[in-house]
Order: sequence, then structure tokens, then C-alpha cells
Amino acid sequence: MPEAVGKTLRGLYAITPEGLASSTLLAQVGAALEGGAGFVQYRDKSQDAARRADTARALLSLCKEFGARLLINDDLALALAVNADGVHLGATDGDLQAARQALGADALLGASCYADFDRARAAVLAGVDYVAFGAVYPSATKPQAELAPWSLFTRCRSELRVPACAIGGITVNRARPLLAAGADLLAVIGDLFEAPDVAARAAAYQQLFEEEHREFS
Ligand SMILES: Cc1ncc(COP(=O)(O)OP(=O)(O)O)c(N)n1
Ligand SMILES: Cc1ncsc1CCOP(=O)(O)O
Ligand SMILES: [Mg+2]
Repeated sequence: MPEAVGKTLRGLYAITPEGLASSTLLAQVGAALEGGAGFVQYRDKSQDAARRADTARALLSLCKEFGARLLINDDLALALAVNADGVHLGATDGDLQAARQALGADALLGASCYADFDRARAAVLAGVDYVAFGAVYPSATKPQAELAPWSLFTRCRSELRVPACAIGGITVNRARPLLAAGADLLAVIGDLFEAPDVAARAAAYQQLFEEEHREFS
């Protein structure tokens, strides 16, 4: 059972890779869910709105089967149209306060904060459920992403008290120190969906969270 009860935000956050056929994408996300991913983000920059809506609906019903949460990247209107569990917005993706109002209190709202703690502070005031910092490592998926210092996670925990998500270049072999630094969610594309066995890779991430829990409980 994923750790997605109420608004408990902790664990692997699987972000969908681009350019896959819909059936392949669903199979890959299904494998990530089997491995224990509790959160999925549908990230698709393509322009075909009807196909994106169909894929979002299919992903949502798959996530529901596993008790996982589906967030939509960039597109509040799509999240509302398909009744997704939430939305993730970056600097150019719309106003966070307006998104919170449109979504209501129960839906999940996340914000990209890059390497910018002030942005995270403002996002919390706007009503987000988590803030994302990154890239925490150089990312082959988004090579232009700036690098973020890991001290942001410690500050987030002590000053903002909101869950923090790490993104960018994360691999299972270099994830543990991120958890120790204070990341609550690990958002991963390449290392998860390019793995030879996606379910096993997702399970390996979840194992890290369980070990971290034991160490600190
Ligand atoms: C969890 C998470 N964190 C950061 C991002 C990046 O958002 P953004 O800066 O808007 O870039 P795109 O992903 O839209 O290219 C994210 N998607 N998810
Ligand atoms: C969307 C995004 N934003 C910052 S890095 C990144 C890509 C993350 O992908 P990967 O896990 O393959 O580095
Ligand atoms: Mg965006």
C-alpha cells in the first residue's frame, strides 16, 4: 500500500517519460505502481489535447487500482477536466493561489522552486502541498535545469514544514543521501522508466524510504 493516505507525501514520485505510445506508457506506469510508487505525474508536452485527456483518464484509473495519486504537470484545466488528484506547476505554468482555489482544499498542488528558497516560501503561502527543488544532480532528461543546493531540503524542513520533493538526475544508487538531506519525495523519470525492470526499480526506491523510516523512528 503506498504512503498516500490523506496528504501524507513521502515516497517515489514517478514522472512519465515523453514519446512513448499510450499502451507502452500505461504498461510502464503499471509496473512502477506494482513496485510501490505512490505518486505519478503525467508530464506530456505534446499538443494533441484529446490524446492527452484520454491518456490522463487511463492513467488515473490505473493509479486508482493501486491506491496511488495522479498529478498532472503544467495543465490545471486538464487536471480539473479529468478530476485528477492534483497538479504540478512551474514558474510559467500559472498562478498557485488561483490553482488552489480552483482545485479546492483536498487536491494535491505542487510547485517547482528550482534553487530558490524564497519561491518555496511564497508557494507555501499560496497553499501548495509540496515544494520541489532541483535539479539535484545533472539531468539527461532536462540538461538545461540549474543545479540546486541540498541545503534547501534542511531549510525546508526547519523553516517551512512542508514536504520537499527532489528532482533531476536521481538514480537509486544516489538517492539515499537525498533522503538524509531531508527530501520527502523523489521525482524520477530516466532511472525509473529506462530500467530493465521498472517494477523492481520502483521497489528498490520504496525500500530506501522504508529503511530511512526505520533509522529515524
Ligand atoms: C515534481 C516536479 N518538480 C519539478 C518539475 C519541473 O517543473 P517545470 O519547471 O514547470 O518544468 P516542466 O517539468 O514542466 O518541464 C516537475 N515537472 N515536477
Ligand atoms: C522535469 C525536470 N525538472 C528538473 S530536472 C527534470 C527532469 C527529471 O528527469 P530525470 O529523473 O530523468 O533526470
Ligand atoms: Mg511545467
